[in-house]
This record gives sequence, C-alpha cells and structure tokens, in this order.
Amino acid sequence: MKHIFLNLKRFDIPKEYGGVNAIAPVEQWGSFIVRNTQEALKAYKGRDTEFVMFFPEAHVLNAVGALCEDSPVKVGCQGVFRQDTAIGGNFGAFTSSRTANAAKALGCSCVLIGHCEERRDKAGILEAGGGDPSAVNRILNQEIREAVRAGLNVLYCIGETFEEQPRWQEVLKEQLDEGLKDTDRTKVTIAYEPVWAIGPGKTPPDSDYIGKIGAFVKETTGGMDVVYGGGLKQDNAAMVAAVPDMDGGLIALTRFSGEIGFYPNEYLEIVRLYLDGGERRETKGSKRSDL
Ligand SMILES: O=C[C@H](O)COP(=O)(O)O
Repeated sequence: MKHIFLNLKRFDIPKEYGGVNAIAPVEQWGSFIVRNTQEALKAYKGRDTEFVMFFPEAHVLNAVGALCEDSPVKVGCQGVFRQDTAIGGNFGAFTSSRTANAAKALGCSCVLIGHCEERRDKAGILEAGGGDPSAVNRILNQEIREAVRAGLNVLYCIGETFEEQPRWQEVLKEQLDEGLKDTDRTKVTIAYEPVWAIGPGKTPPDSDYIGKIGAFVKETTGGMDVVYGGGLKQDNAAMVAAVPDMDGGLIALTRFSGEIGFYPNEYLEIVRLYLDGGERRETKGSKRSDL
C-alpha cells in the first residue's frame, strides 16, 4: 500500500498574524481543504493508496463535516496525550491536553506522533527542567499506545539532526525500538524526517540516502511501511516514488517561495507527480529558497 500524508502544521494562521493562510477564512479552512481535494483524489480509487490529512485540532470537526460519501480523505490530528479517559477511571481531567479518545470522538481516524517540531518541544521542556531528553522516545511510546488503544492509526516520525548524523543508525534505532515498544505495529506507519535537511538553505538527501534509510527502517522493524517526510514536494515527488524501500510521503508546505504556504491545487499536483510521474507542470514558486 502507498500512503500520502499531509501535515497542515499551523498553516491556518492568517497573514496579518504572520502566518501563511490566504486560502480561506479561518472558520472554513478545514472544510475548504477537504472540499478542494477529495473529488480529485477519487481518481486514484483502486490504486491501493491512502490519503491522510493531519489538521490542527480546532479544524477537525469542520474537516470531518466536509467529507463526502466515499471520500478518499482520512482526517487526523497532530498528536495525542500520553494518558486518557476510561470507563470507571479518569473521566476527562486533562485540561489543555488532547487525548486519543477525544480525537476519536471528534472523528479522527489517524494521528501524527513525534513530528520533529514536537520532539524538539518535548526535549526542550525536559532539558529546561534538568531532565533527560532521551525520555522523549518513551513519552512518544505512551502516546502511540494510547492512540492505538483508542482505535487510531499512527504516523510515527523519526529522524536525525545534523549533530546526530555521524551516529544516525544508533539514533534511528533507539527512536524505533523505544517508540514502538509493545505497540501493535500493524496500526503504525513510520515517517522519516531528515531533520538536518529541513529549513532554509539546506541540501535535501538524494535517492541513495533516502533508500538507505528506508532499507534500515524495514530491517529494524521487521518490514513496517515507511514514508519520506522531508517532505514530499513537486521537486522530489517522482524521485521519491522511484525509491524501492519508501512507501509514500509526507507533504506540508506546497510552495516554498513567493507566497509560501499550502495550496490544495499544488497538493494535488504533488500527488499526481508521485503516483503518476511524468512531466512537472509549472506552478508558481515551487522551489524552497526563502524559509
Ligand atoms: O511535516 C513535514 C516536514 O516537516 C517537512 O515540511 P516542509 O516540506 O514544509 O519543509
């Protein structure tokens, strides 16, 4: 099976507040994205491909409400808390935390866990408190277990920083071993984020590097599906599609210069390039240059 994931980060924030949202009023942003992608994605029915979109929590209800009958789109959220409600147990005393049961009740079928921005935040909190940042993998493991228990599928992100690159095997193995401990791996897909290559002026990995990581993840996990989370974009979609040990990609920004942001028509073009290959159509500002 192929997987096309979409991480909408905080692309809902309007430009007047420093964000990148120029596509829809914030109260209609979730439904706008679903409505402007789901019909076109129906063209891939029969291709054994899933299309999952991770929304900020505030937009989940709106996005779920826009799903048509037989929609190919699955709606997910961007993380869950490491504890949850239970009948006869905690009834919901989790102020500010989004639990897996809450996500499920809102209509999510999937969750993104351990994105590099989330890992950085957790490690920063642990370090600030004089704690052990290596505990991040153990916390993420609790979150994966709660998500699976609640019936959610998980996209679990791993990746090495620039400083960790010389010992990438050790770092990725620890993230996989600790994060996946005692979990139902049939409910989890891995996303590889080359953290060292994400950001302005960085050189992205080539197909040999991506293939090497894909093979390593499959060998370490007993053959779990793994997608490229660098992320997938117009410039690399055909290249990533040709890497044998990668089972899909994680899209975020679709435009990297000029009016940077997420645009549904450009998302559909990335999907087309990944699944059908072929010539790239010219779309405004598709190269990263000014983040
Ligand atoms: O979630 C995806 C990765 O952080 C890559 O995002 P990006 O393609 O917008 O740089």
